Amino acid sequence: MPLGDKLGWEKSESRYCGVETDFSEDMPQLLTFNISSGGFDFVVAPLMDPTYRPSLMEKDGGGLCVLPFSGSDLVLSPSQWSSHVVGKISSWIDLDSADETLRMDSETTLKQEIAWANHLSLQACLLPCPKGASCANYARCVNQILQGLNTMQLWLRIPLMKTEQDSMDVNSSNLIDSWELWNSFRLLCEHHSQLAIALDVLSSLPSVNSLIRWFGESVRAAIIHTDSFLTNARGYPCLSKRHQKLVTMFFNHSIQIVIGGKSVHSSPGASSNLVANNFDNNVEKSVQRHPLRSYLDYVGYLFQKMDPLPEQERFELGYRDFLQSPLQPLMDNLEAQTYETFEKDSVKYIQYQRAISKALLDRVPDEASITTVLMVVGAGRGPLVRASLQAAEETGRKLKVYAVEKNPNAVVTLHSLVKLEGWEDIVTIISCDMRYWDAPEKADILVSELLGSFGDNELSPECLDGAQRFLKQDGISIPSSYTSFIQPVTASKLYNDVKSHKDIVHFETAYVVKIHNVARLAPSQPVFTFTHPNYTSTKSNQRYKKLQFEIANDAGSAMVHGFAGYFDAKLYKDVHLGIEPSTATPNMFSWFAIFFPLRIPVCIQPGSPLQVHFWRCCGASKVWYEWCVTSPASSAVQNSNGRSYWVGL
Ligand SMILES: C[S@@+](CC[C@H](N)C(=O)[O-])C[C@H]1O[C@@H](n2cnc3c(N)ncnc32)[C@H](O)[C@@H]1O
Repeated sequence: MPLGDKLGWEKSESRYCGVETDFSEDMPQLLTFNISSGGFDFVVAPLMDPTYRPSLMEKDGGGLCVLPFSGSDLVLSPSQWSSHVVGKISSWIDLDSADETLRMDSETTLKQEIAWANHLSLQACLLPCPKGASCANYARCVNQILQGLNTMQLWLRIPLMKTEQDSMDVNSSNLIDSWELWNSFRLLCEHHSQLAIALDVLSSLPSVNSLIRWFGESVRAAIIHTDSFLTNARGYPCLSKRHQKLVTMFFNHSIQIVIGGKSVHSSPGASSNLVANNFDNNVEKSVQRHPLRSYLDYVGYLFQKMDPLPEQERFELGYRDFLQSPLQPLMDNLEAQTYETFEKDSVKYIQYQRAISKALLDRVPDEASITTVLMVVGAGRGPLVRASLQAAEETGRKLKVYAVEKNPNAVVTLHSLVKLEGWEDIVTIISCDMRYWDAPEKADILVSELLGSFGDNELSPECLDGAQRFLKQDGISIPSSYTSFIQPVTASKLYNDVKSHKDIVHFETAYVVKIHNVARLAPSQPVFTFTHPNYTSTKSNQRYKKLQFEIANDAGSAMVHGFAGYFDAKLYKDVHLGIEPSTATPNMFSWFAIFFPLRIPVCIQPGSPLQVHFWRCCGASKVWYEWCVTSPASSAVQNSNGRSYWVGL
């Protein structure tokens, strides 16, 4: 029974809540008790008797006897196994124990249990937390298992714990950060995409900066122990404000909640296991109330308390963390569908209209009867032409418009728009590449929107350099400048998706992506700025920038899988638009972020800056970016000579 119906959450995994159970020989009864009657959606249940030790089994002829599995696979239907059971691997296993018998027993048991879970087509198994800081043998065995696994995931149990260094304790070796344990395990397993995390949420939580790291990692479940709940005035379990916020973040990142432990609240519902219930014909029957029901109800209450997803976010759900190749509007011709999506973004055109209005007011005094020549370069199907004419009407200024567009298909639509709107006397359509157009007169205002997610990545600088020839010496370019930004991110999902192609080309490509399950590790910093018009003598669109990022002192170490990129454009004076998170234009959806992956993820620590280099390189027929890291260690320079990813001129 999912936690509730909520607009936009129909497909989210976080609607489901599980319960951690003890071993039961009677699986069907376990499911009835916890799911049909208890209200949970799935159980995290041991698959094998916890007393089982391979070394204690009698051998028959050198082989092992029949294993003490919980009945046969036939006790549940295949769909019950796969939708309602997460296998809990025996928690006694210790593959790095100094005791050889225990170590060997552990390895055998781990392999047997996972083979059984695989046979049952379970979606996931919960692996016990490594017993000590050294987990090489455990990771080696898990890595071996991962090589032959079908689609099942392995959730490594990790306590959500990071002790803070206080002024009294300068001995840093006493500090514990469970992220380090996870990091060492996943590095040993080569960042395998089926290795995920189940976080054990404890009663005290580490700093916010250290918590956010987990949202870029592959966390699939959060196990909240009953001990972590507080008691409200009526005796029911509840969570601290910080825990509530964290649970909401889990919901937002499709992380499923699992309740673990015994009931420690003697609230009215939880204390009496038998609750009278009225059934048909008023026959009173007693049914057993699940002892953890009040915890489930509380999680359901937190889920219900969240706001429904706004329409725009619901629309963008399918794009979350989905890598797309950036558009090449100069080299390719955009399709009608793409224009259609642009044109729906009214916020973008409102900003342009505001900028054009301000420019018209500055350029033409109230009393003057001057006709301003405005050129929309890259007019597409005409929305900026419309915004310009509306700005003229709003400000009472006279306008003559040229709409320049190189896509012949968009020009067809432009012609019909002009006819339909009766703009023939004001608007002239030019079917031409702006870089080569021989304009009959010069423009007062040049309006363009040739911006990519990284600002200059759709070659706005090169196009506007070409168009500048027909802008008056004192003419205005809208936008007047734009700047790209980057920030280091943990993004294991994006990294794994790039890695799945098993080639270098995909690691040397930038992707447009609605980033969601990422941890932004430091504030973004500006990379390249372009200003228009550009009358400098050394006109070059090549750029190089070295940047240094520091992560917060209390964050702990973190993994950088790559860089999220954004832009901000100054349209005119104080009118801007952009997607840089701290200044992003609200409710604008034309641009997602861009992602530059790192071939080899880099682990960074507080106090030791991450040094990054970005180049914008220009050739005769293409423009491309190269990027690398030089601290804490040097990476290869990615995309050398634009061998994998470039934008055609
Ligand atoms: C991002 S779209 C914007 C279209 C339109 N202004 C809008 O807001 O919907 C960029 C447009 O510029 C056009 N374009 C790109 N480079 C151009 C060039 N060098 N000359 C003329 N048009 C160009 C593309 O074909 C495309 O229609």
